[in-house]
Amino acid sequence: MPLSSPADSKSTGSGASADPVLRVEDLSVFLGGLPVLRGISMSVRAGEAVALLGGNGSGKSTLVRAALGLLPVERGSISLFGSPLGTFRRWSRIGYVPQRSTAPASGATVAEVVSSGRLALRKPFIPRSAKDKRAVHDALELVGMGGRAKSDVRELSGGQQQRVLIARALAGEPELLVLDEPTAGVDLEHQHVLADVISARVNAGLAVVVVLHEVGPLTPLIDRGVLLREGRVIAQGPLAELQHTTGQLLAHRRTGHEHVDPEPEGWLEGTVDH
Ligand SMILES: Nc1ncnc2c1ncn2[C@@H]1O[C@H](COP(=O)(O)OP(=O)(O)OP(=O)(O)O)[C@@H](O)[C@H]1O
Repeated sequence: MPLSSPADSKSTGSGASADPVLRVEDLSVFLGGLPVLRGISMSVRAGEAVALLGGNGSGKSTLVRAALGLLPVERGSISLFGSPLGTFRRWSRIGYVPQRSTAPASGATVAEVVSSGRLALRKPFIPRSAKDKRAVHDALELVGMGGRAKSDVRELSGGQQQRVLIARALAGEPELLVLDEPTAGVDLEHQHVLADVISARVNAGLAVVVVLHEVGPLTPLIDRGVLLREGRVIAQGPLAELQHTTGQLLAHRRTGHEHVDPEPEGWLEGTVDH
């Protein structure tokens, strides 16, 4: 199947376009010999933001890592921009912010870290262009880190480091942005800033897949949630509908009509009015 051009996949301003930027079908992944994902199907289109929701260990991070070719797949298919994962090469179209674990070991400056997000766009042996510099500057301003370009990343708080990593992904001008728990450690004010920044890009055609424990300030950004439990999709749809489904599941559990494992209370915290 041919690659879709950026123009094909851009939103026309009337919502998400028809062709999926990422399509996952019947995906199963085993880790350590155990099934972690079991028959997952989901997709995201240009101009659409999809949240992967669910409790600890439900498979959210495994799903994004498998979708980006970072984990072996047992069964199923994945396509990016219309190309099967195995033949997809234009990785500069994708920005990925993995789950933040520990403080970075290197003593790079903030500007250097964000500049690395432009590497895939640069031509070999050509120094940083004015456009590269402007993209780095703009990305740092967007996430509220404009004044810290020369700081050593090790001097930053966890939330500030997270914002730098998001700036790095934005600086690469991706068409698909994959974020794993991007608000972890980020203060509430800057969670709202990130929601605004990413919303503006989604309105311009960016596709977003975001792993979240709690939706919180990112609620206005999210078009659709995909709720995972034990490696399966148990519901997907607009957040308000998911909340309804989850409420029903919890009600069934309380009345004993259906066996439901503990969780998923909590994942919709701070979202829709109760
Ligand atoms: N390398 C691995 N080997 C074996 N099992 C793994 C490996 N990585 C993850 N798992 C298991 O796979 C399951 C899903 O993990 P995953 O990190 O995808 O969940 P998650 O929904 O992202 O959870 P969290 O919100 O806690 O990050 C968990 O039970 C985890 O212990």
